[in-house]
Amino acid sequence: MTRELISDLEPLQPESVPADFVDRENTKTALSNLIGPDSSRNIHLQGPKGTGKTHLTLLQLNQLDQANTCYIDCKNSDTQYKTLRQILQSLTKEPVNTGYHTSDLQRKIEERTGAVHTVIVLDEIEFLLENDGDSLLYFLSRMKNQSKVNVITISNQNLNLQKQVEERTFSSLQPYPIQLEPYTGEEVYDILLERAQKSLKPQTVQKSSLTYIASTTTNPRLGIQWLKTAAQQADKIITETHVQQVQEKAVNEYINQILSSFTEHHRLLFQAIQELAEDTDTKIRTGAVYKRYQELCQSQEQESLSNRRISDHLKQLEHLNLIKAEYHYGGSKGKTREIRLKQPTP
Ligand SMILES: Nc1ncnc2c1ncn2[C@@H]1O[C@H](COP(=O)(O)OP(=O)(O)OP(=O)(O)O)[C@@H](O)[C@H]1O
Repeated sequence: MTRELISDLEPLQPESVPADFVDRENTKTALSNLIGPDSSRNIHLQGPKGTGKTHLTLLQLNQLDQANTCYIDCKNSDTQYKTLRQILQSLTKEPVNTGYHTSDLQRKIEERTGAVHTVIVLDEIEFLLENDGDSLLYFLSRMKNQSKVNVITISNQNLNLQKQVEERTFSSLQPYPIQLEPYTGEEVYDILLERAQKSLKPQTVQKSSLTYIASTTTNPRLGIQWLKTAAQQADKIITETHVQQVQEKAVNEYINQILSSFTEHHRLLFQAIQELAEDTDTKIRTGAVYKRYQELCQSQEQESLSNRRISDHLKQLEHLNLIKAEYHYGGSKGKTREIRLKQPTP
């Protein structure tokens, strides 16, 4: 692996929030009007993967002077209790031990949100809503100092928040909806060009290579990863052929990065689905997935998880947009699920 082409790796890292966003002016304006001490609006931000939901929100938080900000990634904080602890930790900037009762955490958060405006972001809210996220949202939307709080929920395209939470929660949360559309090829190109200019040495990337990436994926997160993989592999200049040659590697690295905050069992389960998908064009039955997953566990001398846990893991892979599941109700086996691998492109 060479990094001779890269002058600054940072703009190619997935967590790097750009100072300047390409386009998205309307969203930026909406967020800056709705978030901050002059507003108590809650917001629900929704859109396909990579449309800038997280980074646009973080950019807005960075611009707030006098506010407490709590950013929670619900992939890791997927219960009310874990999230309340995270929120309190952000507010106090001190570790919060696990000895507290839920109501203690709620009371302490209410006390802390009285003096200074507070913005609470719940990213990838679908993970929390698999558990007791509804109770958390209900609490946050009814806090004593609600007029000094913005709650921002972020979800992928497939979630219907209104249907996922109880009526009373939705009506007290009343989130202002912001929908982000997928980027066009030109927009992805502009985003990639900006990253290339900031991270690569001059004259090390051909325009046609960026065009190829931008015409293959509408997801800049994958596009940026692809550019990084190509830059790490190329010797002198990144050409279109080069980009084509590293496509599979870049997609794998993108998937590994998505799965990096999950367990070995998520990875084995996903591997099982990938292997089964190689053998068939049709949908895969859950029974076959369990079987292949158990074989993989055995080959790695790992104890496999129960079907119940694996079912939860499958739901999480679905939320990550790595697989698509179709549910069938009724029949002799009750509810059954059929799975397809989702292509990360476009
Ligand atoms: N308009 C833009 N200008 C510059 N960079 C962008 C823009 N939109 C997205 N990006 C970059 O694309 C990547 C994906 O953005 P982000 O994580 O904010 O998307 P997301 O919608 O939250 O995706 P996910 O659902 O996968 O979490 C990040 O590296 C981000 O900096």
